[in-house]
Amino acid sequence: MIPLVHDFGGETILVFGGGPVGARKARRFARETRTVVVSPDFADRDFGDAELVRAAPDPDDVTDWVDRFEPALVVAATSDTDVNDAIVAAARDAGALVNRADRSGERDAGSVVVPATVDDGDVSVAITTGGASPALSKHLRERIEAELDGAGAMAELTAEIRADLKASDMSPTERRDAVRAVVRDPSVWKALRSGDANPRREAARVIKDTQRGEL
Ligand SMILES: C[C@@]1(CC(=O)O)C2=NC(=C\c3[nH]c(c(CCC(=O)O)c3CC(=O)O)Cc3[nH]c(c(CC(=O)O)c3CCC(=O)O)/C=C3\N/C(=C\2)[C@@H](CCC(=O)O)[C@]3(C)CC(=O)O)/[C@H]1CCC(=O)O
Ligand SMILES: NC(=O)c1ccc[n+]([C@@H]2O[C@H](COP(=O)([O-])OP(=O)(O)OC[C@H]3O[C@@H](n4cnc5c(N)ncnc54)[C@H](O)[C@@H]3O)[C@@H](O)[C@H]2O)c1
Repeated sequence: MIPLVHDFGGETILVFGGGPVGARKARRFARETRTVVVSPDFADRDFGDAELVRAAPDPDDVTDWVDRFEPALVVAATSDTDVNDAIVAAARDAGALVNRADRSGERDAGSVVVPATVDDGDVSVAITTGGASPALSKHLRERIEAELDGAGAMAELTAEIRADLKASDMSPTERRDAVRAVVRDPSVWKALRSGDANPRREAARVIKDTQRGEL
């Protein structure tokens, strides 16, 4: 399995199954793109901004639903194995990616796993066990969550710094050293996390130190 980051902006994701698993995936996906959930029931769960369509397609009907929404990704999260089988076949025929929630192995090309993710701004960490132990993915995600606090702000700050330094007469080697020093500096992290100090000023101090050869 090769982890890749996929931009689904402007695409449709079609989820079959309105149980806790379909709801969890729909909530996550609907934050970024149009997400449609097809299920005979939705209980009282939170589906975020997903569109809910009440229906219980038979295996033979699944292709029509896939053709109707032309999704880039189809999620098979129903409690019916035959329906999930048909969803995988229909997604493959339509050239869409497919995520099967009721299987850990037996994957073909085009079949994707949904990892546990932690997001902080533009920074994401995704954890997969290759399907072996979803509970372990969840546990590791919970441990990493605190670690990522401030990472989104650090990415934003260092993106600005990189752009400024690129426009200056600094050499690429000096620039690399300067940006590396900023992302490693505890006082910059502290300023970003606590708001007590100005992170940009802390970063400028760190960069000056690298230029004096102090790091
Ligand atoms: C990470 C996460 C993302 C998400 O779904 O959002 C996710 N499962 C999560 C939780 C979780 N899932 C299960 C438990 C109960 C404990 C346990 O069994 O471990 C818990 C933990 C809990 O609920 O506490 C049961 C389970 N899961 C799968 C099966 C089928 C099977 O194994 O055959 C069964 C058995 C069903 C049964 O027995 O009937 C299958 C898959 N689940 C995956 C992802 C993919 C592999 C990810 C990887 O590579 O690690 C894969 C292959 C397919 C897919 O869905 O993409 C999310 C954590 C989100 C978070 O909190 O961060
Ligand atoms: N990936 C994971 O993390 C994970 C975790 C637990 C369970 N599972 C597996 O994923 C599947 C879904 O889990 P769950 O806990 O949400 O199950 P669930 O039984 O609570 O929900 C299944 C949903 O599918 C709907 N459904 C049934 N037939 C349908 C059809 N023809 N078309 C559309 N929807 C239909 C049901 O009405 C229900 O809303 C199960 O098969 C389970 O084995 C996966």
